[in-house]
Amino acid sequence: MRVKVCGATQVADVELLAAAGADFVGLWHGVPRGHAELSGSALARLADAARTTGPRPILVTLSSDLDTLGEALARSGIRWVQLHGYQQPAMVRRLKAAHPAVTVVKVLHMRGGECVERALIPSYERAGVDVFLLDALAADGRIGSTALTIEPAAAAAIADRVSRPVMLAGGLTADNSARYRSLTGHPRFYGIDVDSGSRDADGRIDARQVALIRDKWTVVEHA
Ligand SMILES: O=C(O)c1ccccc1N[C@@H]1O[C@H](COP(=O)(O)O)[C@@H](O)[C@H]1O
Repeated sequence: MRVKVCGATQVADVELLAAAGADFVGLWHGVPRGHAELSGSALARLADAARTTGPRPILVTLSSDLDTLGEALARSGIRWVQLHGYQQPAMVRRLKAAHPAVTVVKVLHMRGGECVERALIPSYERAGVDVFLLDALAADGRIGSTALTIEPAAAAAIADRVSRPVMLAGGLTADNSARYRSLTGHPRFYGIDVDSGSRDADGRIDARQVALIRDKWTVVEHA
């Protein structure tokens, strides 16, 4: 079970995540108007802090632009990219061709128990996606931090269908781990991705919440 916490904006967030036992830290670049969007220099600084303290940095982006991503990867030294949004399989293929050492996490959006990109899954796999991440899509099409959760059976159906490891996102907290007991036991289940649920009332990443999430989800995985 891996725990990724998304949206760090300061070196102190990264240090806190390292101490709380997070495996990955999501760093936003190419998320226009995003609450955790980082400039190229901030991205490089936080990626450096992550490498020094422990959690693996993941570049989280809505972008499909290979020049933007290539520059960010070169400057930050990041080796994992989370394509959050509607990047096409052809874009994944070009990204992998240009950066073969990069691990590509492709988000699949779930709405009403269905995966919006279901028909594209084989093409994504052929294009070189390494890990799929399931996230909830709002009825009005909003993506990311929608406060919605994914139906466990729907997530398990996608895990059955793909041949890559699967991560779960979408409104995850320390309190809803038990709901996903069947999914966490799935052979392709890889870990969770949390943003809102890791924050305090002021919207800051909170060490206590992260440690609680880590403990609760690890327990449920082994139940
Ligand atoms: O939150 C956003 O607005 C967002 C925008 C663009 C890409 C990703 C975004 N959020 C990500 O959504 C998942 C789930 O978050 P939550 O735990 O449901 O709040 C996570 O990766 C966020 O960073």
